[in-house]
Amino acid sequence: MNSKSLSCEQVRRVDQIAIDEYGIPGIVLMENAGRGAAEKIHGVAPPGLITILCGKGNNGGDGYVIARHLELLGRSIQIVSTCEISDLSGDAKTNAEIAARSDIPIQKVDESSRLQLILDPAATIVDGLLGTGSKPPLRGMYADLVRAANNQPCMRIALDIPTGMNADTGEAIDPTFIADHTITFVAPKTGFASPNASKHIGQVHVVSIGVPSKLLRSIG
Ligand SMILES: NC(=O)C1=CN([C@@H]2O[C@H](COP(=O)(O)OP(=O)(O)OC[C@H]3O[C@@H](n4cnc5c(N)ncnc54)[C@H](OP(=O)(O)O)[C@@H]3O)[C@@H](O)[C@H]2O)[C@@H](O)CC1
Ligand SMILES: [K+]
Repeated sequence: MNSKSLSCEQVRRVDQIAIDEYGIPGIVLMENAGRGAAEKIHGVAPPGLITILCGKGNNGGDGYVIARHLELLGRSIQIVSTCEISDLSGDAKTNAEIAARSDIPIQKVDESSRLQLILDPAATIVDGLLGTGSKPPLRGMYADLVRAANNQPCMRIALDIPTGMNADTGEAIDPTFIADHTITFVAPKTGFASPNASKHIGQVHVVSIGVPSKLLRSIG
């Protein structure tokens, strides 16, 4: 586990070296991230429906893994996705297909969806929209979903970074997901220490994705 802050680029390098040089398959890293996050979410989320917002990258992929593990922990789950499974790729697509075959409810939303109505039953909203691949400000459905999520009177949990935030600086252009908890992978991101970030990150939990300490020591 690493408590030293890293930039998004450094964490992305950790992931890539773990895959390319240590031979850890990306899907194993995603499983570790998702399972660790699911356990944290189970520990803090109130009883009731957990709605997981999934984007089209690997942050969304984590969301599909989390759904599977939370269901095993006895929680009610709904996934709200910005795209069809056929628009996903790689490990995110694999995990979305597993979730679909497991009869986990997945609702695709677009500009015509009544987002407030769809999010209304949630006791907890998990933000798996964008992670370290995000380039703020948010576009299209991502901005709409974050606004709708921020309007709900429920617990909000961000995966890796609150969607909309520049995690290197802590800058949070409106709209940025307002989290009660941020479950971040590998290490806290450098921007989390900035006063700009405090309103959006809530309590930060660091989850290991199983990358060896030798690799973590070599970064930064
Ligand atoms: N193997 C690994 O590496 C592991 C990674 N892990 C997880 O993956 C996360 C990183 O995943 P990622 O690289 O796929 O990027 P992610 O942030 O999900 O999305 C990129 C997509 O977002 C889009 N987009 C960008 N900006 C946007 C905007 N402003 N508004 C709207 N859309 C925007 C962009 O679209 P484009 O700009 O290309 O059109 C692209 O399609 C990381 O945070 C962690 O959670 C863990 O599972 C551990 C193993
Ligand atoms: K996120």
